[in-house]
Amino acid sequence: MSADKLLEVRGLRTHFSTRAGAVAAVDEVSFGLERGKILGLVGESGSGKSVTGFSIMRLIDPPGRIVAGEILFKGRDLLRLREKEMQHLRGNRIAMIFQDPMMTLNPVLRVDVQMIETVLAHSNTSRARARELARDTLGAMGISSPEERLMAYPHQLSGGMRQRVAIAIALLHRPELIIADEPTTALDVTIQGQILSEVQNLTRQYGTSLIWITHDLSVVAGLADEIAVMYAGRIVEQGGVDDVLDRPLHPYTLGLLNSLPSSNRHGRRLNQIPGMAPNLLALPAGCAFFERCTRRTVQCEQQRPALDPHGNGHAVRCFHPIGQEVPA
Ligand SMILES: Nc1ncnc2c1ncn2[C@@H]1O[C@H](COP(=O)(O)OP(=O)(O)OP(=O)(O)O)[C@@H](O)[C@H]1O
Repeated sequence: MSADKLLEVRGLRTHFSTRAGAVAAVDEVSFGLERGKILGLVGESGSGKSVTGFSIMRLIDPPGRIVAGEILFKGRDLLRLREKEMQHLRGNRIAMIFQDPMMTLNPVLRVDVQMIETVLAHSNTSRARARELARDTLGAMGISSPEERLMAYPHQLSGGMRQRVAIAIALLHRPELIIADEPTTALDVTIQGQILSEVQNLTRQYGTSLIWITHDLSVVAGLADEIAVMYAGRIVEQGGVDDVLDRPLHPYTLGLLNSLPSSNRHGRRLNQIPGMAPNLLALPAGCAFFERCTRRTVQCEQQRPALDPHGNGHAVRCFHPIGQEVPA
């Protein structure tokens, strides 16, 4: 593992047992993340993004189970830690933010109480200093009149404000890794843009690594350094943001790019990828994207493609990547 890698996920497999059989929600997922870098984890609903995030946090409850892989955080495999050690890491070094800020916020406590208690739980500082830190972090998250917000209860804040506070709480103890599971999806586009740029500034400033989970490629376009595209539990393409967005190799990634809202059509979705993601209980023998792919061949129907390197850290799970001729 290279010295600047904060996180290295190798061969992660997380399954859910259901009455109908075992669902491979995450299958053979591998990626690395350097210190201070932002990874955008992208894919349609049900592709395994959240389960990947929760697996890293080791927050998979039965009927789910991590069945294979390594999650190296600063070289230590999180899957081998005792639950107590993991709890310590979760409280101090790794944080998660959710689509619903109320997963983080306590509805019956004022914002200042929640923030001060968070600081005091993680450092030996005074209450006055903790309050100062809380106010400064709210300010850095673009919250005007932070003093007033500190005195509010969560229900007195707007949705965007609640999410800013929840993110500020995650940043308070300066974790080394934040996993953000669609925290801006429910917000309107303007607020989403503001929050993205504040989070980007703060993580750069603090040197925090960030995994940003989203179904929306346009969100990660301006935010991430690296992108991993998931489909049916697997990474189908990964690489630097410019490589993946400017030179997509997987037909699915190209489909996602083509379905982004066009600015001159007032946000109407164009060229949606036809068809639906496959049932994880009945995956085809070959490529999981086979049914929906315009470049499919008999090989794709019969064999599962591996994630092949294409130089510069760009990799694709496809027999006939974009740019190469499809055999007749
Ligand atoms: N508790 C569960 N029981 C059974 N299957 C589950 C459970 N949780 C997740 N799964 C399976 O894992 C798959 C991936 O779920 P996941 O939440 O990671 O998708 P996602 O890409 O984050 O989608 P979304 O954007 O909708 O959250 C689901 O399609 C489902 O089949």
